[in-house]
Amino acid sequence: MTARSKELTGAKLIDGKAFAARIRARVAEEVERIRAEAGIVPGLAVVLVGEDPASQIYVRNKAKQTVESGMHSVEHRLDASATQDELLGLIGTLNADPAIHGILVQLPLPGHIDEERVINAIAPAKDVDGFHISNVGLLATGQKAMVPCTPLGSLMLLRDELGDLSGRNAVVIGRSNIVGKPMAQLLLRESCTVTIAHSRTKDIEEVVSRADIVVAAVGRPRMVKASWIKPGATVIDVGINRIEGPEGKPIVVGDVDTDDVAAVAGAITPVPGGVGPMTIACLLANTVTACCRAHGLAEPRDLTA
Ligand SMILES: Nc1nc2c(c(=O)[nH]1)N[C@@H](CN(C=O)c1ccc(C(=O)N[C@@H](CCC(=O)O)C(=O)O)cc1)CN2
Repeated sequence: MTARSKELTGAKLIDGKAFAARIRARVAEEVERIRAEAGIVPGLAVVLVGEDPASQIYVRNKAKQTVESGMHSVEHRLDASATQDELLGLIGTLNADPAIHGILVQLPLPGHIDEERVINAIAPAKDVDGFHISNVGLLATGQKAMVPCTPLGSLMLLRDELGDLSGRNAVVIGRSNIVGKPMAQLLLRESCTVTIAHSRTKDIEEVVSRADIVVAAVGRPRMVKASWIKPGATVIDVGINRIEGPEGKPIVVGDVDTDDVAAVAGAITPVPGGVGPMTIACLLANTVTACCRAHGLAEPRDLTA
């Protein structure tokens, strides 16, 4: 699979939307292979608690794309006032359901629910988000894990753009459990020299300016500027920030000041249309992987890390 890249004032614009569409097509092929070989249909259950507008859109898109790829899709929507025990009870039911190979609880959860407790209640083999402590440990020790979707999608884009990543200097900006830390683990596994920069990093601009690969995952709109970037570097923007646009309308921007950075970088992912679509495509890929592992079937190597 090759990402088609467009020019943007010097830098190549990495087309994550097109790349994600090709991953979904590969997922659909694998779903058909599994059905033909084993008579099994991979199944994904997505759980949403509450009415967060962005989460509702993501969950709807996940269900739609699951069905489009030929998989079995189940959606559970719980009221914002649902108790932790109700949610844990539902996860228990899904863990025991043989038609379900992947379970995802949409984050963030309402404040009264213990996120860590919920994530760790998901059977590790069905944890297609890769957030369960067992999968975190497996990834950190270089073993076969379920890999979190956003870092997996970012890695696929980087490999496609750069080929072998070994020996490259990579800086991950942000240390979240969902993106920053697993991203750093994946880059380490690719034999990059990895630095994690964060809010307490001294002279962050200088640290980032040494990187051949920059992954920005901080949640601060347009924080990364051209002066931070080594000429020719590849920049992966994981941020999804909603801000007020020029006409007072809300717009989505990343953590990177794309127009500014594009003058210096070699290649850059846009927001929207970069890493975001890869997140859902990789969720589908992880569900196929989970199904193959559950039934002892051959795993599609090109759909995982
Ligand atoms: N359980 C999880 N919860 C959340 C995850 C996750 O991986 N697992 N990630 C995010 C939300 N997310 C998927 O759930 C997600 C975010 C963004 C996109 C996307 O395609 N974004 C578009 C822009 C969309 C917009 O305008 O809002 C893009 O970048 O082109 C997909 C999925 C937090 N929760």
